[in-house]
Amino acid sequence: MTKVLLASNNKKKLAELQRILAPIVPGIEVLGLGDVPAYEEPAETEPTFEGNALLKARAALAATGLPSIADDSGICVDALNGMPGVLSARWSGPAKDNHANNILLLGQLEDVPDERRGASFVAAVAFVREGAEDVVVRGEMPGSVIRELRGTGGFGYDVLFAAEGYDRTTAELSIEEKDAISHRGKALRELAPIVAKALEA
Ligand SMILES: O=P(O)(O)OP(=O)(O)OP(=O)(O)OC[C@H]1O[C@@H](n2cnc3c(O)ncnc32)[C@H](O)[C@@H]1O
Ligand SMILES: [Mg+2]
Repeated sequence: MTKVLLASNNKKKLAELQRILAPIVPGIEVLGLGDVPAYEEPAETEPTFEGNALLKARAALAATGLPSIADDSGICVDALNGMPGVLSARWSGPAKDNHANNILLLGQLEDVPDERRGASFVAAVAFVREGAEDVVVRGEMPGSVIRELRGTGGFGYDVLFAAEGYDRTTAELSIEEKDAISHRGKALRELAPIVAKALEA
């Protein structure tokens, strides 16, 4: 088994990364930040998901020497010109309060009619290790922002987002349903063969 560090401080995101990746990369032993000595997390200062994912993955590699994977993700709302985007976690302020973020976003979109409530979840996932080029992939899940908060699954903005073709929010899907269509699922399924190959070498 080869150890790979999943460098996220978000427990629910980490659980998704782990449950999607572990079954599709043979021989991988997935570690979380709780399994390695603590190190200072980098500030997410880049303007793109890719940039921030690389920043977090490189910090993990530098601190631990382990092959490392990091995810930077968020919701991009058409009517807000792509925001909250990379600011999704802190949309209502530095406290990273999910419920406050959701209430703020719903309020901002109150006067936006149904036909203009399009949005996408986006995830960039970076994989870095010593002696090889950094890799970063992106997955997207198109859909729309509904007008209320619904569901108890998932995390973050899942309670107000319905994926294209679904009446239920992504917080009302089973984990299998969410992983099959999610931004994170798509990115990780693209990354998996690259990680598998790196672990063989
Ligand atoms: O940076 P790490 O430590 O990984 O954890 P984080 O929660 O700060 O993660 P991000 O910086 O990538 O911020 C992403 C935010 O976007 C939202 N988000 C991302 N993926 C999501 C998903 O699948 N469902 C709902 N919200 C999501 C959620 O609010 C996250 O806090
Ligand atoms: Mg973050």
